[in-house]
Amino acid sequence: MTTTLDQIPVKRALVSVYDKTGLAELAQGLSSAGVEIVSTGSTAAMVQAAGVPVTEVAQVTGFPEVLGGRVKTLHPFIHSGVLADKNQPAHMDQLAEHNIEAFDLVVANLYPFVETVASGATQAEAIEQIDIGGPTMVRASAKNHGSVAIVTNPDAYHEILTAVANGGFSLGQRRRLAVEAFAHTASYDTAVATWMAEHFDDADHPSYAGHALQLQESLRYGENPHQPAALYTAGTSAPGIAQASLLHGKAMSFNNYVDADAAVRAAFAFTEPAVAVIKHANPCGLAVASHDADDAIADAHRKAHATDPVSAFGGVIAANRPVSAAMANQVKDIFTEVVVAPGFSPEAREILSAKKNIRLLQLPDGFDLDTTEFKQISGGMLVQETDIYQAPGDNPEQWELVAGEPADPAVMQDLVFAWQAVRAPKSNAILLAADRAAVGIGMGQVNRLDSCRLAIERANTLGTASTGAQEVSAPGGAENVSGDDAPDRATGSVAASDAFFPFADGLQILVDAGVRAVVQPGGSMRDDDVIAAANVAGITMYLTGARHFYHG
Ligand SMILES: NC(=O)c1ncn([C@@H]2O[C@H](COP(=O)(O)O)[C@@H](O)[C@H]2O)c1NC=O
Repeated sequence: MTTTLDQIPVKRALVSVYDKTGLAELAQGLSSAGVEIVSTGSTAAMVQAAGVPVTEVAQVTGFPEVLGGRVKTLHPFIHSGVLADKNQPAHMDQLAEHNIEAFDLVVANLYPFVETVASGATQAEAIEQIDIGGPTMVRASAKNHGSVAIVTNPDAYHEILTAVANGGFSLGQRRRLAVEAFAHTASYDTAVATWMAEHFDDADHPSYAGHALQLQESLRYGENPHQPAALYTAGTSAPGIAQASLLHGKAMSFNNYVDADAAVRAAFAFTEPAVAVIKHANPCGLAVASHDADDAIADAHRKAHATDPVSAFGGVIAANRPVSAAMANQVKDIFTEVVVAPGFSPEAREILSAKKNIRLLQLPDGFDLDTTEFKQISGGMLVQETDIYQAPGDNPEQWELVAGEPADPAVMQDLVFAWQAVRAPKSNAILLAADRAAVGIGMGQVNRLDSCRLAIERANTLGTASTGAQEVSAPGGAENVSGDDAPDRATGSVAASDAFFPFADGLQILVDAGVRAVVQPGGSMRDDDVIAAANVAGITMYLTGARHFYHG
């Protein structure tokens, strides 16, 4: 029976790395500990340049690197030394018979395939960056972790030198490194397979779409306290919320991540300075800054907060511009779970960091919304292009005026805002807007009639026209204003509907509440009824021809 050695002293190392960060220091450390280093072409050259003795792979194999580097370490003299089980006398006898020496350590990292593709390289260049010998070494040594330690991450070089100084890697360390190594090659192959399927498959959709999930952090719990949960990063098209830095506050929770994601989805749909306030993945505040605002992001936040100040309590706020001191001063007295933004001015950070319970999340450099969305269903995964980019019906110049007078520029701006904003709430969604801010949102209803009612109710019973942050610093701090004192924000507002009105009844609710203009996709069997109702009411109605359902 094979037993496993616990600690294996490191006497001989195979080092073949594309990323040469920390290589010279590693080589010096290994060499001073008496470890023989065997390396491929430019790795060996760099080790030598650092004044460290090195044996070239070609000296071991007696065969030069050929085919422009496609064959370097792919040789039995190398791979027998990597794969020999030191607990099996037969293996060691065979090495001796063929005059092959075993390795105790392999240090390898791979050609930058993902980075090459991302740089816009040609297919031929990308293919040349598919590492073959590297993954073979990594997989072989990870399989043979009973006898060999495999290190793929330059950040772990200090761990190598510590282990070498302490008599070698323990079995526990070698097992952990083997998991990392197979994860490294698995995500590498996933990237290659996904890229090849995208480029070589003839079908409408690639036959394979891989996701390599890497544990980022364990979360306290999931959506509810009895649900264990963790955050994994995935190889998505751009860095996102999962890569954001927590500048202040307690660890992000599962629901914080979900809401922060919905918040940036809503705020970053706009090119102008915009702020979204999210509760339970739905917006309760959404606005872009006024054109003449002194502090654009503070203005956008003031307007977004005014959408529904009661619901903003305990919300997640996303800004698509760095948070200014003025915005921070508005936010500081509102109980807020998370503020997520591309940055915080030093003053804004100081103001908000004085609040113990707020989390400040800074988006990573290069942040962008993903271009592809995955939605898990039982037994499978739905994949679609994300609904963030301009769809044909998003261009107002192509909208069809089907009722009333053409909108004047101010009303048209509100319609354009409302049409962009209505994709943030879950469908069925009706969004009322004024001055490029949402003033009433009906979302997530199972019929459009109720969404219309909800949007009107929110516009006319919640919040006030002017909402200083102090008014809403605690539950009950903002009142549900109704009756004679109720604001009438529906009158004169515009409405967007994320999908067509199946009947005229929903539209009639908006008309009766004083909505002056509506934008909607059209396409209902009863469009004529809906358009007739708009004409009777004398309101403006545009059809976009495009729908923006969002099921979340
Ligand atoms: N073909 C081979 O035999 C082979 N052996 C090692 N490599 C890779 O060559 C790189 C190191 O090469 P160099 O030391 O010449 O920079 C490493 O990323 C390693 O993964 C190889 N290259 C690619 O397939």
